[in-house]
Amino acid sequence: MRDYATAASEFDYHQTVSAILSGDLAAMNACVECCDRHADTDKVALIWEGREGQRATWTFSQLKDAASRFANFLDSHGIKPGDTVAGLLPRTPELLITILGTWRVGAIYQPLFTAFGPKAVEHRLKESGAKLVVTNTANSEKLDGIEAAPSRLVVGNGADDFWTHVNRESPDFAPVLLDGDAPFLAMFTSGTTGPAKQLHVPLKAIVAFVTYMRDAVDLQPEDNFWNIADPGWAYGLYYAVTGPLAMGHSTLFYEGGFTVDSTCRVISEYNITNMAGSPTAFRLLLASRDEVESKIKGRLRAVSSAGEPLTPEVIRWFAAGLGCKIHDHYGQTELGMVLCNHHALSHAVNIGTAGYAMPGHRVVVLDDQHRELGPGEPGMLALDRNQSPLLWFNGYAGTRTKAFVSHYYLSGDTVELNPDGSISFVGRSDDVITTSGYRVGPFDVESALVEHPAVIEAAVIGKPDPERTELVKAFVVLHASHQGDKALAEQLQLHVRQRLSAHAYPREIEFVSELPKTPSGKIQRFLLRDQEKNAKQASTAAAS
Ligand SMILES: CC(C)(COP(=O)(O)OP(=O)(O)OC[C@H]1O[C@@H](n2cnc3c(N)ncnc32)[C@H](O)[C@@H]1OP(=O)(O)O)[C@@H](O)C(=O)NCCC(=O)NCCSC(=O)CC(=O)O
Repeated sequence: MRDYATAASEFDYHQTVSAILSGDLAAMNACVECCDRHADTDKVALIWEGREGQRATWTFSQLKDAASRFANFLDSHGIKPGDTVAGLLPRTPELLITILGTWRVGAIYQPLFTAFGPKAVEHRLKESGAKLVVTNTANSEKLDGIEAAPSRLVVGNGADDFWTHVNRESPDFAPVLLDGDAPFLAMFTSGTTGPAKQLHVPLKAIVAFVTYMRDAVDLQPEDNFWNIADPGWAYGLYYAVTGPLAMGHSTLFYEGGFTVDSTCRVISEYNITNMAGSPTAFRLLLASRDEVESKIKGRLRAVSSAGEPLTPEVIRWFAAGLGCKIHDHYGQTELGMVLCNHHALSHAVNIGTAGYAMPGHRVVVLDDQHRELGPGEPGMLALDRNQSPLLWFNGYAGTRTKAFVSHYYLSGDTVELNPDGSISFVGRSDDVITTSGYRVGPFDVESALVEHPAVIEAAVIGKPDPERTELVKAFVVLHASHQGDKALAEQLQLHVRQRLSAHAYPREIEFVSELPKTPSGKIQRFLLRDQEKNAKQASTAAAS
């Protein structure tokens, strides 16, 4: 095992790699990194299990062939380097071929989560200016009402199917080489005062993704790896697709939804030894501990967790009940992972913390005046841009949202440095909600609610929850003509699920006569959060 202190001090090495990838010397293509480099043998790249139990494996070489055909399709339809192609697809081989083929022509891939409704899809497509969306028959109608929608290619669309078009094309397409600062992913992340914001990920970020897979996930050639996160988001796209494939390792797409039973079955049937996912999933496994222990004890070697803080109870159960280490990691769409309890670097693991700065990054804690804080004082997690050669984030596209102050990137997360150098997560310093590992913007949910004819206005907060970290809770003011009852609450939930997204709907709705506001009319969400905390404390006190 490599020594953490040595790895973390390799500043010159990381700087050199980063400089080479950004300079004139660079000639990168993400499809080459994630496919061509590993295509000279029969190595498996993708193991797929479909929603109906269908199974298939794809080698790197087969993927290269299909991605090249798709690249020719894109080229013949006028997609040029720097254009954006979106994927609104579940975890299927067609999704991976879309991603790789888009990269091959030097274009930018934009993920669209399949739980999104038309509102979330429309906003993201307008912002990105995507020229083409690849989707399937189940999701295609989400594009129907979009004004000036991009053209679409649909999987399962009879004579006009994805494969009909792709199979017609030649399997030869020379990858377009770009420098390391050229974007290859268009990501969106939720904000607090406005709709989701776009950011571009440059090709050189692949180096940081691979460093994470090697040092923190400890992905070994003999591992069978499964990251359960959906590639519609950063965790899945960076670390279930790009990271493992760039290492020449296979990845597993399990298309079905999450259940304890299916998770145990997949781990057993595919001999999974190295796994990744969000704490909510691991807490759901813990809730069925007897069943899970009887099915998978001793099978896993290393497990990584990110998206929300991992509770110590889960860490202890993994060690005692499953005979396996689970380590907490912290990242953002803007950063990738930057704090890790590394599986492959030797340092003491401080249980309950997000871990130590990933090599190539200098992570600091800042006070309100942007001065660096020492241990024991909560402040804002920030990245020192001058001393983080693997940091690739360069700001949001097309918004005036400020991410940088001086040479720091400000994360919006409140953390605390511990005396041993590890960092503990304390909470968000804004109104962004963390639920089931997803970052949900209150503004997006509020905007969807007020589109319902019964609603005058709404305020949305995260309510602390032992299983999902926070639940999305909405406080809703109704027009006088409507009655705030259970039936209307269910109607509003359905409305948000269908318009915005199935994962971001308010699981709790409270009807109120007014919302707390500043004199200038801004909703004071923190007062609603305090109210929820006080109510919880009062009920705990009454119960004891
Ligand atoms: C922990 C879970 C397995 C729990 O799954 P559950 O299905 O119980 O609950 P959920 O809240 O996710 O789902 C709510 C509803 O959305 C539906 N749903 C979920 N995923 C879906 C998908 N891919 N396509 C279509 N529908 C989907 C579910 O069926 C459910 O519907 P119904 O209610 O009908 O059952 C999952 O939430 C999960 O994988 N979370 C991890 C998220 C993650 O990867 N985070 C890191 C990246 S976030 C990130 O990178 C963003 C950022 O930081 O900016």
